[in-house]
Amino acid sequence: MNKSDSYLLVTGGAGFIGSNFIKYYLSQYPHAKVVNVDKLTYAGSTFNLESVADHPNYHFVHADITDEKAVDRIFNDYPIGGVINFAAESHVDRSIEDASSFVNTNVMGTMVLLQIARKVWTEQGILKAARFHHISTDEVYGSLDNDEKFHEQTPYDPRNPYSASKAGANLLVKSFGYTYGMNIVISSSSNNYGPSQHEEKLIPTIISNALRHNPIPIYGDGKNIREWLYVEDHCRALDLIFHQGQSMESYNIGGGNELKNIDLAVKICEILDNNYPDRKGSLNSFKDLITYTEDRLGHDRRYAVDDRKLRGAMGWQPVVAMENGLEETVEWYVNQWTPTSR
Ligand SMILES: Cc1cn([C@H]2C[C@H](O)[C@@H](COP(=O)(O)OP(=O)(O)O[C@H]3O[C@H](CO)[C@@H](O)[C@H](O)[C@H]3O)O2)c(=O)[nH]c1=O
Repeated sequence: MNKSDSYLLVTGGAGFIGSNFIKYYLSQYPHAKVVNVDKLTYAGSTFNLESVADHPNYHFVHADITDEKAVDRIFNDYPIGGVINFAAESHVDRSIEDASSFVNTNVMGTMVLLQIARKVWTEQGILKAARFHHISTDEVYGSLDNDEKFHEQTPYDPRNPYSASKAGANLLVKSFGYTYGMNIVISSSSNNYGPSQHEEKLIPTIISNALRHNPIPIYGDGKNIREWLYVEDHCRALDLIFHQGQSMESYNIGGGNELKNIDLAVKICEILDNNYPDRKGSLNSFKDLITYTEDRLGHDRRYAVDDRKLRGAMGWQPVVAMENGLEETVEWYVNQWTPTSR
């Protein structure tokens, strides 16, 4: 297969990170060909991809990655030369309510992709050349209660059903590298943020609740720490890892912005207070809406990644300062987000 004729199969491309990646990728490589397979769950929307919908090299397939026939058909219909597997159930709170869809999509779906990619790429004689890039999370490493960071050798210690399903998928992906010599790579990023993220995640929850003048729920004591990464910085890292990452290696990706949840909520409220005073109505400050609520079960205390491997090998570093990224994100929700738009 001529490389320029081949398609990149992006799974879960209608989700937050996947859709940002497709837009980034097509802007960087205007001649690249992309097939996006997405189940369009509550968390995905083709609305996220309006700007590329008519791109001649972009194709959308509405299907579930756990559906073997559908995945097989995609590999038959398109000359797939690489896979980036974003498709996942991703919200920790939902996984605590019910783990089944997490195991199904994140583990079984990954298995279906691996098996079909292996079969087709073996038949085509490109098994070692075709890349399978699996998108993972820093949550697989567990929770930090000191000031250290997770590095790529940190043993997996997932603490909730979501992260357990992601750790399981990572192990399965690696096993296909060891067993069949597949050209796999895994990336594990810290918390992403940016325009068009689903309302269920912390930053959109803060902004959307503030704009509706609803209480802003902060779990527990609000001192849990997350490391924030602007989604476009993540996409640039993924592009590098997909093209330059060593087979069988894992790469951490962090934004370097560690914040306690409560401090993040205050920061966002201050942006709203300063930039959108007309949205305050009778409120003194959006901060008045911050409300401590019952803690998440098994709430991981802190995530932070050591990503020197990626920075050293590929010269990546985040370019969007958190202040700017947050302002842009808030602006997007103020101007473009409507509760019915997804
Ligand atoms: C939704 C919500 C969350 N929280 C807290 C829980 C966490 O400490 C923090 C961030 O919560 P979430 O936005 O749900 O994200 P978190 O659990 O860290 O997981 C995210 O980040 C992970 C990467 O670290 C991804 O793998 C997950 O898919 C993604 O959902 O904010 C609140 O205090 N109030 C809330 O309403």
